Amino acid sequence: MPVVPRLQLTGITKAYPGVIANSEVSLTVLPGQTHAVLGENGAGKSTLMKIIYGSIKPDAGQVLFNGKPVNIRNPKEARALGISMVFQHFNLFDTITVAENVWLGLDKAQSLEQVTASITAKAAEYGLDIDPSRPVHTLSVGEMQRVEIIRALLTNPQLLILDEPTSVLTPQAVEKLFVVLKKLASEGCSILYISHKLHEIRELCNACTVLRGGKVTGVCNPAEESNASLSRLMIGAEPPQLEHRPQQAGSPVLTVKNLSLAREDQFGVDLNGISLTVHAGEVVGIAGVSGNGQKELLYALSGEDVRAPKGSVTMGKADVSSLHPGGRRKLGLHFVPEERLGRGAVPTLSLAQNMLLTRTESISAPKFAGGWIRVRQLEDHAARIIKAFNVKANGPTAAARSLSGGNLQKFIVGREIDAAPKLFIVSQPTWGVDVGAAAQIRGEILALRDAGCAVLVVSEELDELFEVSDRLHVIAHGRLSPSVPVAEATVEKIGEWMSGLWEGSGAAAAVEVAHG
Ligand SMILES: Nc1ncnc2c1ncn2[C@@H]1O[C@H](COP(=O)(O)OP(=O)(O)OP(=O)(O)O)[C@@H](O)[C@H]1O
Repeated sequence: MPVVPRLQLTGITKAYPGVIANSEVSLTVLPGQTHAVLGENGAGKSTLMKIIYGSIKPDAGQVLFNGKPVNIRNPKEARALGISMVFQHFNLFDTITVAENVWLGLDKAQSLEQVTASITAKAAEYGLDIDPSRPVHTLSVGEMQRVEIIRALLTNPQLLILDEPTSVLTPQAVEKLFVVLKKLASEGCSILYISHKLHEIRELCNACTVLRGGKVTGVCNPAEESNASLSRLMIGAEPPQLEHRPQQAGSPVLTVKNLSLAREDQFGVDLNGISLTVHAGEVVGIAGVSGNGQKELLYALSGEDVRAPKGSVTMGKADVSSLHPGGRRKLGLHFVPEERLGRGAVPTLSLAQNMLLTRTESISAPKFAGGWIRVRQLEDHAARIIKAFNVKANGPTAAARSLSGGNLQKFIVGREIDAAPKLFIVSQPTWGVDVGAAAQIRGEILALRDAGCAVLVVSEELDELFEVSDRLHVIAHGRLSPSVPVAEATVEKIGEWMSGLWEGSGAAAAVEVAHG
């Protein structure tokens, strides 16, 4: 007897103004299959997953679940059928415990004690180490994701959807996640897995549907493909190789001297004696697991936090320690924050209006014309960035929130690079962007450096840092390691430093004492 597919989509179509996000999409997922959905930014992956999970209604098409036609009107109905989804951004309340968070999402017929017991049982069954009584703010991102996964598993899903689950995880946490997913699949649960990381897809998935421009362009078994062939299926080409030419660094552009800052946010990290220099024409990378002081350091460097003591942050010869972001921008600093929506862009405003957050060329000089915005010029400027950075958007008047995650990232990075900064500081430059766009952004970072810009890149992706940086630091527990030239750095050494263990670090001393 032929196997009844767990999920079968036929002719799924969803249009937004100016774009068909899904066009006649068909997709079949078998029981126990781990099925990747692959596609460049804006290909329609998230839209399709949200349709399956009932949070978006398709314009046309049919969904069969275990062979029966279903009309999933909302996530509650999806969960009742046995479909669960773990989103890229966690939906947890910081101030309450793990168990209380899970309890909130459940039917209140169960007591908190019963929920706690089921969390402990599920955690033990899948080797997911978690203490239900811990407040969520004390957890690392990897642990928070475990909570989301346990929450999904408690609904006993037959189909689990994961949207870019590894973008915030350390390599060790990714390995742990894969063990759990492989066990789930071996028990018959089907998994839909979205990721831009091709090696993960090849390791984990035994089927793959490729989307391009909202249409299915291929179905394959990723285990039988190479990174290059998957890349060709997805973007029609292989990402270009980067050329990292040796270059003599110039004079210091950013100098941070012994910067210590107490945390402002009770869940934040204290910065402790941070010193670093970025010269003209060099890329300095900062590696580290998020939550180790990156956020606090970037606030102090961008000017969003102006508490830095006098003389601790300088740009060229100017002491900028207490200068606000606008003042630092005038000196040539351009900054791309990690949070795209909210800090990098205002979701409800158009892309053209979002230019004004950091680019003021289209505002007429107040003394001549009262500071009016030249709308046409602003839109033309946004349109140039859209074109230069291959941003998929319905023109400069499209709202920022209508863009797919990766495309908004390309726009924001493009807006800042286009300013030809003297100092460029970027956090997670290729977060959520596809392989082609990631190569493009890294190429632009190197081109900036070759043009004499001083670049500071903060990233959790070691591969990326090794590709673009000239020198590397590691941040751990609010302290910064010494820098090493990339040519002398190894993944093992940097990995070790990521737990705070470098020569001369307080943590190393503490470990030595502990080992007696
Ligand atoms: N609410 C919306 N309004 C208008 N257009 C939208 C909306 N949501 C998505 N789109 C458009 O639909 C297309 C598909 O977007 P989707 O988020 O599904 O892509 P994706 O493949 O998940 O991309 P990424 O890898 O960047 O996350 C994009 O062109 C996007 O701009």
